[in-house]
Order: sequence, then C-alpha cells, then structure tokens
Amino acid sequence: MRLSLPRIIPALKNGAILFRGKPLTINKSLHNHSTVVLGGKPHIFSKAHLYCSPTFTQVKGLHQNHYNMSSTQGKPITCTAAVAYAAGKPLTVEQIVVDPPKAHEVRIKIEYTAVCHTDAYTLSGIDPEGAFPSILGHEGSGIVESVGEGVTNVKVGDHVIALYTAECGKCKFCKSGKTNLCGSVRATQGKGVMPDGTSRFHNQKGEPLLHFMGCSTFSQYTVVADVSVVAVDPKAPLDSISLLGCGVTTGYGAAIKTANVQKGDTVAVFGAGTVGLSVVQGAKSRGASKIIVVDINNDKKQWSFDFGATDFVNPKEDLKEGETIVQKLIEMTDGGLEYTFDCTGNVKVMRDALEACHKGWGESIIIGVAGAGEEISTRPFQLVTGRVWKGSAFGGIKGRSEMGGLIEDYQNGKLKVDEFITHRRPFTEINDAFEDLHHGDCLRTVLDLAK
Ligand SMILES: NC(=O)c1ccc[n+]([C@@H]2O[C@H](COP(=O)([O-])OP(=O)(O)OC[C@H]3O[C@@H](n4cnc5c(N)ncnc54)[C@H](O)[C@@H]3O)[C@@H](O)[C@H]2O)c1
Ligand SMILES: N[C@@H](CCC(=O)N[C@@H](CSCO)C(=O)NCC(=O)O)C(=O)O
Repeated sequence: MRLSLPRIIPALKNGAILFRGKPLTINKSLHNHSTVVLGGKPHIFSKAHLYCSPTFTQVKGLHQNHYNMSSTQGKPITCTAAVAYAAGKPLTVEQIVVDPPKAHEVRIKIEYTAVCHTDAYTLSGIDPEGAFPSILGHEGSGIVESVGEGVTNVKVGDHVIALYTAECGKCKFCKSGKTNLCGSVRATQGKGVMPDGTSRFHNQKGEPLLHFMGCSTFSQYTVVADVSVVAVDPKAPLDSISLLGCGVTTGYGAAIKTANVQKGDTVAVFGAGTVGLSVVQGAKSRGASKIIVVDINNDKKQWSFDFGATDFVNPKEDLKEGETIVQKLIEMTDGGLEYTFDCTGNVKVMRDALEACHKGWGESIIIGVAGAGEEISTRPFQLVTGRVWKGSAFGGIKGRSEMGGLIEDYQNGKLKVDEFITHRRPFTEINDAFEDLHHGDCLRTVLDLAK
C-alpha cells in the first residue's frame, strides 16, 4: 500500500499501522517530506510516498479512518483556494467555504492539481463559457472526504480523479456507444453550477463562487457530481495521476481511441505540449511508422524525440523559401499523412493539419481549444477528396469505465506520465504555475495542495 506522508502521519499517530506487530510511531518528522523516522529508525521515501512493505501491516479500516475525515462530514469546510475573480487577473489565494455534498455529490480533498493550458485559456477571458468569480482547475486527484445521499460509485477514503467529462452510463450519449460526451450534467457544468443549479463554494464575504468544468481542483476541497469522479487504485501515486485528469489522457486517447492509429500509419502532431506529446506516445505505442512533431519552439525538439517522435519540424526555421508546412509534410510522407492532430488551439494550424492529410483517407483530429469568435475554414474540396475533419474531447475516453485501464498502462510502464511533471510547486505559488506555461522547459506544473 502506498500513502503520501501527509496522510500517513495521522495514521501513525493513531497507532493504526503495525510494524513487526507493534504500532509505528514517529519520533521525528523532518520538513523534507522524503525523510521521517519511524520507531527510532530513519526511513527515506522517494517522491513523498511511503511504500508499506509486507513488514508494515495495514490495520483493517485504516483506509477509511486514518484521515479522520468524519469530523468534517456534513459540515462546511473552510480551506484555501485560488479564486479567479476576473478575466486576465491573477488568481487570489484565499480562504473559502466549501459546503457539504448534496444528494449524488461527492466532496473531495484535492491532493494535487496540475495547470492545463485550458485553465489559462479560460482565465484569459477568451472562453465563451468562462464565468467569474470561479474556482478553476480540472486536472486533479484527491481523496473522498464525504459523499451525499445516494452515492454508490465512490466511498470515503477512496483515491479519486475528478472528471470534466462525466459518465452517467444512462443518457442518450452514454448509451450510444459512439461518444464519451455524457449529457447528464454538461448543461449546468457549463454554467459553473452543480446539477441543482447552485454552487457549493462561497468566499468569506458570503459571495457565491462558480464551479469550473465540473471539477474546480484549485481548492483544497471541492464538490463534484458523482458521475464526474472515478475511484482509482490507491497504489497509484496521486501526484502523477492528477495528469490523467486531462492532458495525458486527452492526447493518448486521441491517438489510440479517436483516431485509432494502427501499425505502420504516418502521423503528424502540431504542438508538443503535454497533449501533443501524449498523442506522440499513443501513436508510438500503436507502432506508427512516422511521427512528425511540428512546433514553433525548438525547446520541444528533444521532448518530442524522448516521447517517440521520428522527426521534428519548426515551421519558422525548417522550411525552404516559399515552402509551406503543408507542402513540407506532404513531401516528407509521399502524399500526406494518415493522421494529423492539432494540439495548439490555433485555427490556422488546424487548417494546415487538415490539408497535410493524405488525399482519400487522411484524418485530422482537432484537440486544441480556440477562443470565442474563432472559426475553422478550408476549401470544401479538401473534404470532397476524402480528408476527414474530426474533434476529440478528453481523448474520447469514458472516464469512469476506462480510467482504470489507463492507470494500469501507467503502472505497467506502457504510458509515460511522470515524465510530464517538469515543475512542482506549493499550491500558494499557483500564479507562478500559470507563468510556467509560457516557458519552453515546462510541460506540466503540479501543485501540492497540502503546502
Ligand atoms: N480537447 C480536449 O479535450 C483538450 C484537453 C486538454 C487540452 N486541450 C487543448 O489542447 C491544446 C494543447 O494543450 P497543452 O496543455 O498541451 O498546451 P501547451 O501550451 O503545453 O502546448 C502547446 C504547444 O503548441 C505549440 N504551438 C503554439 N503555437 C503553435 C503553432 N502555430 N505551430 C506549432 N506549434 C505551436 C507551443 O509551442 C506548445 O509547445 C490547448 O489548446 C488546450 O486548451 C484540449
Ligand atoms: N468552453 C469552450 C470549449 C472548451 C473545450 O473545448 N473544452 C474541451 C476540454 S479542454 C480540457 O483541457 C472539451 O472537452 N470540450 C467538450 C465539452 O466541454 O463538452 C467553448 O465554449 O468553446
């Protein structure tokens, strides 16, 4: 069993874990969370996780009780959150109040959240659905603190990932077998409220704060609909798997599910952020014969090769005089690609990605998110001659039924996740994490909500 230190310490204090038949005690706990002294003997733990070997006996019920969550159940919780008060303004880190979950809702203690490009997009003010004041964040993991009436899919103490693409299993969309776009809570989610039309967050002045993408992971506690949360293997480290809440799943799923890349296919990926590089690793896992990454930032070249790209093209530097990126890609692939992916959100790039597809069968998948008023265009002849334009949300992955498989892929070393965490910060440095997004050396910044 693997537990992060902030959670194991209360358990140890309660004598809830036995070591060689005796309760473990902490003699000393260092600020450096990678070292604690247990029973007089120093133990060093990597990545702030304690791995309980067979000599460490887990006492029955520990999982539910060690966190002492029952004291907060049914009550409002005051905690730290980062509030987006207005578009284009830094987030305000302050104390807010999180109400208990109502029926079919789940209150989660968020342990880790990463910052996705989409959070920056909404904060910038160009998201047509962006609403303020709100609590952003949608790529996070945590532990269930309490559940409302009628919740059966998760229980207190479960390790969970919040899902911005819900899965109810009952709606027209879920039952269609054609899409992961569940319809059960999407309308209220887009308005920044819970399914009953109200918010569970308010600030110290009593003003309601809106939810975001059904997740709001930029808060130490959040409330989500039960259809918007999945329990995961508690052995999977929560910091790493927070990235499965969006970026990694989106790119990997777009390659292996939406496009369903096959052995020998040629692939071009525009934009080598976490999403694009996860497309690359999905295409590589399927045995694509050529994986060309197109990015205007040379810092992304080495990343691209590390994740499985065979070629890297910087359109600002690698084109001959008068040559377009479409011509270059067509020339490199004897007529165009089987699959292209836009992972930039730039509508001009989306057009290039479509037109670089092979006549007759090439498919282009739009993943990037474009601002209000932006539209895509191409000559209809591009489609008449067999190219296909598609989109992909959350990689086409059904969060509740398919997340377990992705976690297994990660645990078996098939899916890279840790490699995307280039920066770690305490939650209080969240505005710096938004700044990180603009630097070429940053894929994902993971924020530790306990700090
Ligand atoms: N559809 C979905 O479900 C979904 C999920 C997650 C993210 N997104 C969107 O996907 C996009 C990528 O997200 P991310 O977190 O990887 O972003 P990111 O900012 O980390 O990466 C974007 C990359 O695109 C590159 N880029 C920018 N302009 C370019 C251009 N003109 N040509 C080539 N490369 C260019 C950047 O240099 C960067 O490497 C964003 O638009 C994000 O909002 C969509
Ligand atoms: N709100 C925007 C669109 C934003 C958007 O397209 N979101 C993606 C997920 S981005 C995750 O980082 C998505 O999955 N959309 C499908 C959905 O939200 O149902 C707008 O209004 O244009």
